[in-house]
Amino acid sequence: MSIVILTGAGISAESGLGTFRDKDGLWTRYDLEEVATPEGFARNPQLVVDFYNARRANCLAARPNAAHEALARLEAARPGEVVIVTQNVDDLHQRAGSQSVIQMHGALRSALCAACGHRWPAPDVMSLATACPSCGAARARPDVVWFGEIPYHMDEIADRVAACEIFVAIGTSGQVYPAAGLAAEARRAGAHCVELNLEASEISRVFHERRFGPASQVVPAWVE
Ligand SMILES: CC(C)NC(=O)[C@H](Cc1c[nH]c2ccccc12)NC(=O)[C@H](CCCC/N=C(/NCCC(=O)O)S[C@H]1O[C@H](COP(=O)(O)OP(=O)(O)OC[C@H]2O[C@@H](n3cnc4c(N)ncnc43)[C@H](O)[C@@H]2O)[C@@H](O)[C@H]1O)NC(=O)OCc1ccccc1
Repeated sequence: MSIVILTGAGISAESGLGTFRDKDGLWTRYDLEEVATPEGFARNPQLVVDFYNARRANCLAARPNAAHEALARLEAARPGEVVIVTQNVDDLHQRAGSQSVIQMHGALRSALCAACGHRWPAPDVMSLATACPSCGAARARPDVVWFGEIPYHMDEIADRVAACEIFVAIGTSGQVYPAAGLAAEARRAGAHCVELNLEASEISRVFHERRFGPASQVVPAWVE
């Protein structure tokens, strides 16, 4: 039985990490074009570095919740059958004990050299002077996928989605592509599709089954 679990910001909401589009979401406080696009970084790199330093500090202070822990238990109970494909740049899945995690939009705790492409563990506080340990260039950027950039690991994700028997989406509004298109791809491939979310999302019609409520409650209940 192969299970693909797509997660979004909603699974980390109860760990204190704000979502993007909810009433007090990040995109109500920051301009997405300024802080999450390559153009924004070119225009004002300090603003972007500060934005991700603040999110990294929140992430470091946060702890996995019952939803993250339930998914780690599911993977342990079904070795090799479960993969988490997350849009989240936090590391709460890994800290909960999940091994098979694909971060399709990157990771807050990783730095990327815009000059040579080298990746290394991000310092807790990145600065524009942070030098690449490989080429020495001071062209470090957060290792996250910005709007207009191609998400990471798309080939592996497409293979896993095409082969899965169960596809579950947790805590995502289904508004950002290509992530939001994965459920329909899984359904086309014959998977049983389940949505676990606080409320209906943009892609709810795609699912065979929907359970609404806080992730910390509906995810453990679905796993048990
Ligand atoms: C805004 C949107 C319309 N724009 C896009 O989708 C764009 C453009 C686009 C491409 N294709 C399209 C097709 C149609 C329209 C537009 C496009 N996409 C791109 O630019 C992508 C790149 C997108 C990635 C951008 N980077 C992020 N993050 C990293 C940085 C960072 O984090 O700062 S996106 C970022 O926002 C997205 C937020 O969505 P969610 O996680 O769902 O969060 P949201 O707040 O929206 O919703 C939270 C949900 O949780 C629920 N909830 C809340 N609390 C709880 C709770 N307690 N329990 C349970 N659920 C809860 C809520 O009810 C809600 O439903 C996540 O993906 C997150 O990673 N790149 C690309 O397309 O490249 C080309 C390409 C692609 C493929 C192959 C070849 C070429």
